[in-house]
Amino acid sequence: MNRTAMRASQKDFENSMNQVKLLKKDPGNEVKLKLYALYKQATEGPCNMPKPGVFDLINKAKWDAWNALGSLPKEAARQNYVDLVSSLSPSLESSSQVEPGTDRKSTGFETLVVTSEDGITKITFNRPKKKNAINTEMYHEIMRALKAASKDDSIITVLTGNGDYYSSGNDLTNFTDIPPGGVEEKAENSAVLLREFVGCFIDFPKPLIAVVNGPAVGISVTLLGLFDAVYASDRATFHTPFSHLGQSPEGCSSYTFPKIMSPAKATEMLIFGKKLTAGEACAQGLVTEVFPDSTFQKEVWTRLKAFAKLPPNAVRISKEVIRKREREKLHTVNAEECNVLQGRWLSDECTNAVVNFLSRKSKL
Ligand SMILES: CCCCCCCCCCC/C=C/C(=O)SCCNC(=O)CCNC(=O)[C@H](O)C(C)(C)COP(=O)(O)OP(=O)(O)OC[C@H]1O[C@@H](n2cnc3c(N)ncnc32)[C@H](O)[C@@H]1OP(=O)(O)O
Repeated sequence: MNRTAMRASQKDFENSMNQVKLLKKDPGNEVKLKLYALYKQATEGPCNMPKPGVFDLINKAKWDAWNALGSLPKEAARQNYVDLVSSLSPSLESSSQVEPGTDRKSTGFETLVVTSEDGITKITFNRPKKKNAINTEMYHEIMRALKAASKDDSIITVLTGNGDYYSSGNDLTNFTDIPPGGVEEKAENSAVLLREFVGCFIDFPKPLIAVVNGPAVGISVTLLGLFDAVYASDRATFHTPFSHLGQSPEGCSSYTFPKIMSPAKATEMLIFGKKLTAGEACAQGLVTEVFPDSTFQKEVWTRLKAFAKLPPNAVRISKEVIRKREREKLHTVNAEECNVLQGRWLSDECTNAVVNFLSRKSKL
C-alpha cells in the first residue's frame, strides 16, 4: 500500500507501535534511533531535552536523532513513523504468521518433529515405540534438519527425544537391509553415510544443545562430545556398548571422550561398555548439568529461552572461535573411525551381536 499520500491516524500510529514490539529480527541501531526520534517528535514535538554529555553515549545518540528532526510537524513525524514500520514488513510478516507462543512446525519429516520458536530450533527424535533408534531415514532427516537449522533465524538448536528414551542409538535393523551388491557394499555405503552424518555435527555453526530426557545409547551418546552443552534428566543413562556389539567408537568419541573425561574413564565407557548415570556423566564432564526429572523440562527450557535472547552474531562468532581450532582434527578422526567401523561391520563378532539382538536372544 502506498501510504505517502495518506495521513496516518492515531490508530495507525498505535498499531505501528505494537507491530514494532512484534518484530522478529532486530532492525539494527540506526533504525531503532529513527523510530525513537520519530516517536518523540510525534508525541512531544521538537526536541526539548538538554543535550547529554559526550560520554553519555546512548542518550547522546538518541538526542542527536531527535534533534535532527528540527521542527518537523507532529503529524508528519507520525506518518513517517508508520511508513518506517511498514517498510520493515518482511520481518513483520514472518512474525505475524506466528501467534506469540506458537511453534512454527516444519513438515516433511517422518522420524522427527522439528519446531522453531523463541529463537530455538528444536529437533525431536520421534520414534518413541522403538526407543528413538536411528534408522537410515532418520540419519538423513537429522542431517536435513541440521542443515535447515544452520540457515534459519534461530540462535540455538536443541536435540531431544520423544518418549521415555533420548535414543537407543543405531537401529540394529539397519544391518538387515542388504543390497544386491552384498554386505561389503552395505558397509561401504554406511561408512559414507556415517561420515557425512557426524560431519554435520562437527560443522554445525550455532550452539547445539542436547536435552537428554532419558537413557541414551551408542551413537546418541558419542555425539554428545560434539555438542556445546548437554542437559540431562536424572533418569538419563549413558551407555556405549561397542565391544559387546563387536563394534568400535564413532562420533569422534575416540578423540573427544579422553579429552573430556580422562583416557581411563573414556576406556571404561568406550571399550568396557560401562553405563554411566546422569550424575556420573556430569562428574566426568560429558553432561553439563543434571536436573530432577520432575522439573527437568521447565528448568531447562527457561534457561534455553534466556540463552536464545543473546545477540545472534556474537553467539555465532564465539562458537566459530571455539570450534575452528578443532574442526580439521575432528574431521580426520571421523574419517578414521568410519574406516575402522566399516571393517568391524563385516566381522563375525558384530554379525553375531546383531543376530542375537534381532532374534531376541540379547539386549544390552
Ligand atoms: C552391514 C553394515 C550396516 C551398518 C549400518 C550402520 C549405520 C551407522 C551405524 C553407526 C554406529 C552406531 C552405533 C550404535 O549406536 S551402537 C548401539 C546400538 N543400540 C543398541 O544396541 C540398543 C539395542 N536395544 C536394546 O538393547 C533395548 O531395546 C533397550 C535396552 C534400548 C530397551 O529395552 P526395553 O526392554 O526397555 O525395550 P525393548 O527392547 O522392548 O524396545 C522397544 C522396541 O524398540 C526396539 N528397539 C529398541 N532399540 C533398538 C535399536 N537400537 N535398534 C532396533 N530396534 C530397537 C525393540 O526391538 C522393540 O521393538 P519391538 O517392539 O518391535 O519388539
